[in-house]
Amino acid sequence: MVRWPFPRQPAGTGAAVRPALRVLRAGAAGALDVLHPLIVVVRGLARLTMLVLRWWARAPKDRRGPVFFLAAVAVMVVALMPWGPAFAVAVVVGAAAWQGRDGARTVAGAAREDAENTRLQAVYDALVPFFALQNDPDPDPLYAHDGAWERAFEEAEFTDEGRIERLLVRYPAHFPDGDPAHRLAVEQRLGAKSGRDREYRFVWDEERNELEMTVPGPLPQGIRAQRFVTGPGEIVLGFTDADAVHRRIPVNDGERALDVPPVLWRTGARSAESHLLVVGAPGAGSSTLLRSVVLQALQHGDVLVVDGSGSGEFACLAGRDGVLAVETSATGAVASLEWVVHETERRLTAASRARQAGHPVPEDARRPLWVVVDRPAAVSHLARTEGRRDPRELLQVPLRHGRAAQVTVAVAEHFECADELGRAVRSQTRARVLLGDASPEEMWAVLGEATVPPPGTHAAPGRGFARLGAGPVLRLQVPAAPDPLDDAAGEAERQAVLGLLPPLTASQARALGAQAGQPSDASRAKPEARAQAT
Ligand SMILES: Nc1ncnc2c1ncn2[C@@H]1O[C@H](COP(=O)(O)OP(=O)(O)OP(=O)(O)O)[C@@H](O)[C@H]1O
Repeated sequence: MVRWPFPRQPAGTGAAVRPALRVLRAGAAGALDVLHPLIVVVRGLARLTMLVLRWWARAPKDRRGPVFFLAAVAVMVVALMPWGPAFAVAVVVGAAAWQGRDGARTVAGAAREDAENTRLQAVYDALVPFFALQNDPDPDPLYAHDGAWERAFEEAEFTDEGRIERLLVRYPAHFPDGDPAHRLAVEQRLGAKSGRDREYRFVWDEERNELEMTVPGPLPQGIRAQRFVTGPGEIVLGFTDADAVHRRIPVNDGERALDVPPVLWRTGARSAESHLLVVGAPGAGSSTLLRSVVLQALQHGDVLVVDGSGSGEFACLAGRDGVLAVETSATGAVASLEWVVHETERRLTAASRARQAGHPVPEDARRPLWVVVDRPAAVSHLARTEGRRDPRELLQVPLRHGRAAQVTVAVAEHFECADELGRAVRSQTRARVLLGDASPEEMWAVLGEATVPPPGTHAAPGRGFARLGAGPVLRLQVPAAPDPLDDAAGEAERQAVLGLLPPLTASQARALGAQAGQPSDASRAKPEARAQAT
């Protein structure tokens, strides 16, 4: 280091001042030595107070009350003990001395705390453009460019790795929290600032001007198609977050029995969401969801399947008891849907006549009928090119009047063809499912609400969102119900689906037996069907 020569002091003045300075320095050093324990304790008390205040600021509200109560009880108990107050003072002084010692803060997570504060400040700064008002008349606004996060964030929780796990944000009253576009913009910014590789859930409390962001845990995964414990007309679309629904159903995930929160779709005459629309990215699992719905529907009703893609993904259902047809051609689809139109009208007439006569509705007008259409846009296109009636037009009758006739329609389509679904499908399907990666616009179009989608790389097949009517948007994991003829699917999952298939009809069993050059395989058919065949 370069040292510049100091100007020499006149000998007279220096000689007089030096001893006095030495005495002063020695006195100050002595006083510091004597007061050092006091300084340590005061510093420790200040640090303890800061810790308590910070905990209070970040702790969830429901935890503050009980902790405050316990602290008050402890203070009372200590105050009533014979040596309690003295003991308490000794403990506080000891804790303050420990906290106030040199280097205590640096060792005990000060760096972590600073990092957390920096993160919170970064999130706050990112929210300022959304929540700050230009020319705000408030002299001390909640959000300002030189503001601090402490007033705006009510509670914050971090993971062990120091990432934000939960944040309760206060926002100003002027923010248009009823506008989905504004909400989505804030959610996207919060999600981006908290890490794009995770999924977030946002809950807007418009009454309190509060937004809660949490990182939800993984949804129940690896659950295969099985006989779910549900009531008549209830269909398990998949599984969701435990705090999103009250109900639990027992399932077996292959290794153990679990109670999981289901997304239940109630169908039938009393349901407000009597028809289903599934929209997904290619390969996201919409055919698998329809297959799972069919397997459940076959327990109580008859099913007609139109496989618009013609890929044979529903071939396993052909010839099964309760399966009226599995159509893969435009001709077959149009003929079957024309029959559905007549059948819906017949049921309505039969029910109306029975009610007029004061009789119960006949059984053949009450048995649930399911019309399951995978990729209607493809089959519509084929029908148009062949000069036939458009299947979408034929779907109008069961969609509009099916509810009273116990006819339920479930349709699945890809995002890119969703525009071609037709008005009846879009307006009458109030149970909605969206699968796979989707843009906010696509989410909005399907669910009527947009949220921050899960990160693409983490979205497993069958992962998406469900919304029943005007209910909340629920995260969804569809059970695995692969095509049992698909060699690429897992053996256990395929066997699970095969185990749920109804028996072959007698005629189908005979045809298969004849094909194989063997005696009729009627033993696999249902007893009534076998009786009919003989
Ligand atoms: N819930 C699920 N659990 C496990 N695997 C699934 C699930 N859903 C789909 N899969 C698997 O993902 C693949 C694609 O599924 P599926 O054929 O149902 O998708 P899709 O959306 O109908 O595709 P596309 O319409 O393009 O044929 C299949 O191998 C299927 O077994």
